[in-house]
Amino acid sequence: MTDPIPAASTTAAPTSTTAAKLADLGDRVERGITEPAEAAKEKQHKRGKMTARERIEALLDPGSFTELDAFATHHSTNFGLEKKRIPGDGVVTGHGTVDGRQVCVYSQDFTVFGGSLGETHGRKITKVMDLALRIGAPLIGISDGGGARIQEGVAALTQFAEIFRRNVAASGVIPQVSLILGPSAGGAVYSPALTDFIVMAEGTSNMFITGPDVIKSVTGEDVGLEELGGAATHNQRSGVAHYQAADEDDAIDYVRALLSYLPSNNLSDPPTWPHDVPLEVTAADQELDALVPDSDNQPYDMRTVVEHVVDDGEILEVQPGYAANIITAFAHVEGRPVGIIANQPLQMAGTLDIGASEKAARFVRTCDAFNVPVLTFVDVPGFLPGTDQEWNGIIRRGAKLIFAYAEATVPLVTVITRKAYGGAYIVMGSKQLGADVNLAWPTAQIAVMGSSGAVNILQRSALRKVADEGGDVEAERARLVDEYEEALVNPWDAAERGYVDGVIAPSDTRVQIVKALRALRNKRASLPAKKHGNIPL
Ligand SMILES: CCCC(=O)SCCNC(=O)CCNC(=O)[C@H](O)C(C)(C)COP(=O)(O)OP(=O)(O)OC[C@H]1O[C@@H](n2cnc3c(N)ncnc32)[C@H](O)[C@@H]1OP(=O)(O)O
Repeated sequence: MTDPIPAASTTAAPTSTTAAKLADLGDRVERGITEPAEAAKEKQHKRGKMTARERIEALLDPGSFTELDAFATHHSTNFGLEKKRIPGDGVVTGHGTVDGRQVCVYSQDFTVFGGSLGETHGRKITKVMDLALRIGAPLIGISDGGGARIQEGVAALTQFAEIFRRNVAASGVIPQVSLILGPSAGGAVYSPALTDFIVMAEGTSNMFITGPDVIKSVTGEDVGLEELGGAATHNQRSGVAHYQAADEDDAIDYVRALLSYLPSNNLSDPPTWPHDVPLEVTAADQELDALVPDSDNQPYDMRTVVEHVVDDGEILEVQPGYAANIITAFAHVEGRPVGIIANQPLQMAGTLDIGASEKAARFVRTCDAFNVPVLTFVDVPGFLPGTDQEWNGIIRRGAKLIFAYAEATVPLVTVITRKAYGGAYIVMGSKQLGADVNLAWPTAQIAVMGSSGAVNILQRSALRKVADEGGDVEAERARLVDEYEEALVNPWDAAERGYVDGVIAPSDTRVQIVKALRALRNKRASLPAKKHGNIPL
């Protein structure tokens, strides 16, 4: 642990001359910025963890960090704390830049009281949060601590409430990113949970409300820390986190990449890069014409479609390890950030389930809050059937995706590549939910349901009659399927009624999306005045 401040040196100035005061300042600055003691630092490194300051250095542009409150210490006298007053009180806070853009940051120091949060530690965090909100800069919080500082009791707890309240006030105003690079225990987890993105590193981060020991004593379950709340658990199972980094460097790189797609605040636009794109169909575009298999039941990789449409085929996936039946990602089109929502036929045939609905709904909300247009790619056979889904609330939780699309005011462009059946068609960015430009490939199947299901319901008695008369039921079923497909399982009925704006060759998709986004660049839309909607939480 860093050396404590001798009690006397924190109060009276030691001398009255200017030179001595300057020397005293130098001394205090050195104490304020002192790295943890070598042993504590080594302990962090041995665990695969950087120190609080090393993380800030890795995150921010070199030399851009300005520290705040380096001299702040706690004022508690409980349990001998008065003998342990460490400059900074276990959290480094301040501002700097990422890719030249202003951000605010705090980074908990596990080597000081286990990074636990007392009154002063909490006040430092809320102060930098207030600054971020005032100047409209993203806030990056780096967690590595044991939660509320036990010795400080209610004074510590109240600081969490102050932080949560600010997380909520800042939500949708400035991007908030949480880097969990150590423990995040107890109610403390709710600060990251209230932010836009949570990034965790394998093997070193964990998040849990109650730890393994409490769980064992209350429920009798035996569970290790990693299984309970490690990076894999929250990225693949719970959906709490948005990226599972291999290590801290990877986690920090991801955060820098994320910020490059986001504006500094809700009143500004995301950063753009000069990027010329051809406005005629290229050889690469033509590859899409052969992507969709002839058989309906054969999957293809929707990522291929997305990569053919966006600049340099580059995407930054959000929650790639969770609900893989839907892809959520950032990318650029013509150098401008877009958010991608895409059903993935390779996973569960691209059906919508609870996980996919909530993942996509959250992402649409994030894009809409931060002025990022949404591109939706649809190949969805419907909602996943089953009691598990019904009893766990697919009705309420699927409704979140409808709510998110219907409330979004950013440009919305939707491309239907193949199946768009039933309620799932409506949910996935349909025109009547508010999308601006809706396109379909000739392979699109926009219908209430697929042909075999429809024939089974509509023609049940006709098929029974054929069977009763000793006819060829399967031949008749095939004929009825063809008839249904010809009439209703295609994009043409929707195109004739204007429910899609155009039917295009797959190879024309990129060019059409570029043109649509250009046309929508100055879109202005607003919602009726209200206190707030009531999204089905
Ligand atoms: C609304 C918010 C409400 C809450 O935050 S309730 C949650 C309260 N916190 C907790 O239950 C977590 C308590 N801590 C732990 O479980 C573990 O210390 C933790 C975080 C998993 C880390 O374990 P280890 O890596 O083994 O490290 P360790 O236990 O040796 O701790 C290192 C030093 O940090 C100290 N520490 C950890 N959590 C603390 C806390 N909450 N308050 C005050 N001090 C705390 C711990 O005493 C130890 O100090 P020292 O190095 O022995 O002097």
